Amino acid sequence: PPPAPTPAPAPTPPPARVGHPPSPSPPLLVVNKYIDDHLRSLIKQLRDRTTSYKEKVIDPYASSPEHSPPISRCDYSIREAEERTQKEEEGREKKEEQAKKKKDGEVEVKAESSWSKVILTCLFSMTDMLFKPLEEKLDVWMDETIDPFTDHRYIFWLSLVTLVYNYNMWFIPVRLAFPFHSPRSIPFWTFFDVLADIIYLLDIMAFQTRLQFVKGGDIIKDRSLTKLNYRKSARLWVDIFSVFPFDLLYFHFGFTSLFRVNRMLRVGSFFEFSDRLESIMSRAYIWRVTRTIGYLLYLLHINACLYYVASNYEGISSTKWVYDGEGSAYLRCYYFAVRTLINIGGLPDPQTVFEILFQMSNYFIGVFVFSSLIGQMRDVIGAATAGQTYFRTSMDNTVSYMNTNKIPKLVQNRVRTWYNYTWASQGMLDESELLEQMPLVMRTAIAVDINLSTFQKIELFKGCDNQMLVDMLLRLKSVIYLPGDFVCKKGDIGKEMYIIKAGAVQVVGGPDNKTVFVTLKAGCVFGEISLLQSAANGGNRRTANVAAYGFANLFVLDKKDLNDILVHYPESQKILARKGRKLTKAKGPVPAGPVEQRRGLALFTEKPPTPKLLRNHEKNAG
Ligand SMILES: Nc1nc2c(ncn2[C@@H]2O[C@@H]3COP(=O)(O)O[C@H]3[C@H]2O)c(=O)[nH]1
Repeated sequence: PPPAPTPAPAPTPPPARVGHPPSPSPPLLVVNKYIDDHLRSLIKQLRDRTTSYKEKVIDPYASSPEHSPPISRCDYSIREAEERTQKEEEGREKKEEQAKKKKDGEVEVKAESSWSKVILTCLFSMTDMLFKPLEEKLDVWMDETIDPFTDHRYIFWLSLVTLVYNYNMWFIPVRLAFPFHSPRSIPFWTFFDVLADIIYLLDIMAFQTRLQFVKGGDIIKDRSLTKLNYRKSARLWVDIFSVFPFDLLYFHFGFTSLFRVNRMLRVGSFFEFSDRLESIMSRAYIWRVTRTIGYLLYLLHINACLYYVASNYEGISSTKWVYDGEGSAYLRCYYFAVRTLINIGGLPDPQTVFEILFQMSNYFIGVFVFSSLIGQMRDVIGAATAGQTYFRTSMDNTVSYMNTNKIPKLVQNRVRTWYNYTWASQGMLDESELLEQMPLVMRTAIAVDINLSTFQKIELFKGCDNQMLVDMLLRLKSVIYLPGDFVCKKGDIGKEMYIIKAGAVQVVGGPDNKTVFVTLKAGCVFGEISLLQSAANGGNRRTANVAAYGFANLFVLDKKDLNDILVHYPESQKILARKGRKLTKAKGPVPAGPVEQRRGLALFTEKPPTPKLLRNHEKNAG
C-alpha cells in the first residue's frame, strides 16, 4: 500500500456536561480503508484476548487462547468471504427466530394475516376491553400466574368446578327424563344453573388464563403468554362452547334442560381435578376407588333415566314391564336399573318388541360395562395392596425355601419375626429399592430431610464438612436386627459402622456376654473404632461385642463407601482420624469385668487434659 500521510489528530469532543444532552460525535476520519480495517481487526483481536485472559483468571481451567497464523492478503479475502457468509447466516437465523417467535405468539397477533385470525384478534381485544374492569379487580387478590401442579388454591378451585360439572352431569339428564320442572321448582333450578354458569365463566376468565405452562423446558410465568397459550389451546373452544347460552332458547321453547347439554362437555376439568388430587393425596387409591364407584352409580343413573323415558314412551303403567307410576319415580327406576344392569334379574318379563330390545341391550351393556368396571376396581385395589402382596410372596417363598432345606425351627421363627417386624415398622422390605429409581437430586433432598439433622448432632462427625455428611447419607443402608442379635463381635474385622435409627444396642462382655457395659440409643454411632483404624497393627478388629436390645433399626455405612467419600474431604478425613485415635485410646478393648455403666455418647467424650505445668515437669524429668 502507498505510504499514507500522517493523519491529523481527531478533535476530541468536549466532555458532556451534567444535565445537558451529549453533543453529537464528529464524523469518522478515514485515511486508508485497508489500514483502517486492519487496525479494527487488531483491536478486535486484542479485546478478545483480554476477555479470554479475564476468563482464565476467574476459571483457571478455561482453554488458552489460540494463536492464529499470520494473515496473508489471500487469507484476508478468504476471511472476508467467511465473515460475509457468517453475517448472512446470522441474518437468516435472526429471521428464523423472529418467525418462530411470531409462531409462538410472542409477536402480536395482528401480524398474522389470515381472515380467521384477524376476526379472532378482534374478538379477543373486544373481550379484553369488556372484561378489563373485572380483570383488574381479580388482579388485586389473585397472583399474576398460577402453578397448576402445586398451588393448593387452584386445586380447591378445580374441586368447585368439578362439583359444578357433576351438578350438570347428574341433573341435566334427570331433568330431561323425569317431570322435575314445575312452576315451584323452576326458580330453584334457574338459581343453581346461573350459579354453575358463573363458576364456569370465572374459571375461563380468571383461572385458565393464568395457568403457567412448560415450553422447551422453561416454565412460562409471563401473564400475557399464559393468556395467549390458553387462547391458542383447543381447550378454549370446548370451554367457550360449554358456557354458550343456548338457555336463551327457553323463551321460545319453554324451560327444558336440553339447552344445557353443552355444559356436560367440560369433562377436561373433571380429569384435571382427578389428576391433581391424586398427586397431592397420600392414599391416592381411595380417590381412585371412589371415582370408579362414581362411574358405576352414574351408569345406573343414566339407565334409570332411560327406563323412565321408555316407560313414558310406552305409557306409564300400560304394561307389566314399564314403570307403574307408584311411589318415587326416580327411586323405582333406579331400582330397575340396578337389577337389570347388574344382571340380577327377577323383574317382570318384557312383553312388546320394544321392551325386549330395550331389556336385551340393557343386559348386553351391563355385561360389558360392569365387567370392565369390576376389572378397573380390581386393578386399583391390586395397585394399592401391591406392596403387601410383594411382602407376602417374599415371606412365603423364604419359608418354603427354609422348609426344603430343613432349616431348624428356631431360625425359621426368627426369619418370620424379621419379616413381620420389618413390614410393620417401615411398610416395605427394602427402602433403598424405592429410592434408587429417583434422580440423585431427589434422593439427596429426601435423605437430607430425614437424617441430616440427626447426623449433625453426632459427636463423631462434629467439625466435618456438611457436604461429606450428605454424601454419607446417600450411601447408608437400613437394616433391622432382632432382639439379642449380635451386630458385631469382638475380634472380627470391622467393615461397617452403624448409626442407630430406632431402638437400642448394648455393648456386652464378660462370661456368656451377660455383662452390659453400655446401652446406646437412637442417634448414637458404634463400630467406628475398627473402621477408622488402619489394619497395620490389627487396629481394624472389633474392640467389643455389640448386641441388639429389642428390635434395632440401624443405618449401615460400609468402610469402602466411607473411604471413597473421605478421598474428597481431606480435612474431614484428618478430623475423623484424630477422633479415631482418641477413641481407641479412650476405650481400647472392653475389660473382662463390669465397669460403671455410662450412657450414650458420654463414652465419646475425652478425658480432661493434663495441666500444662505438670506436662512440662514430666518432660523435663524425662
Ligand atoms: N471398646 C469399646 N467399644 C465401645 C464402647 N462403647 C461403645 N463401643 C462401640 O462398640 C464397638 C465395637 O466395634 P468397634 O471396635 O469397631 O467400635 C466399638 C465402639 O464403637 C466401650 O466402652 N468400649
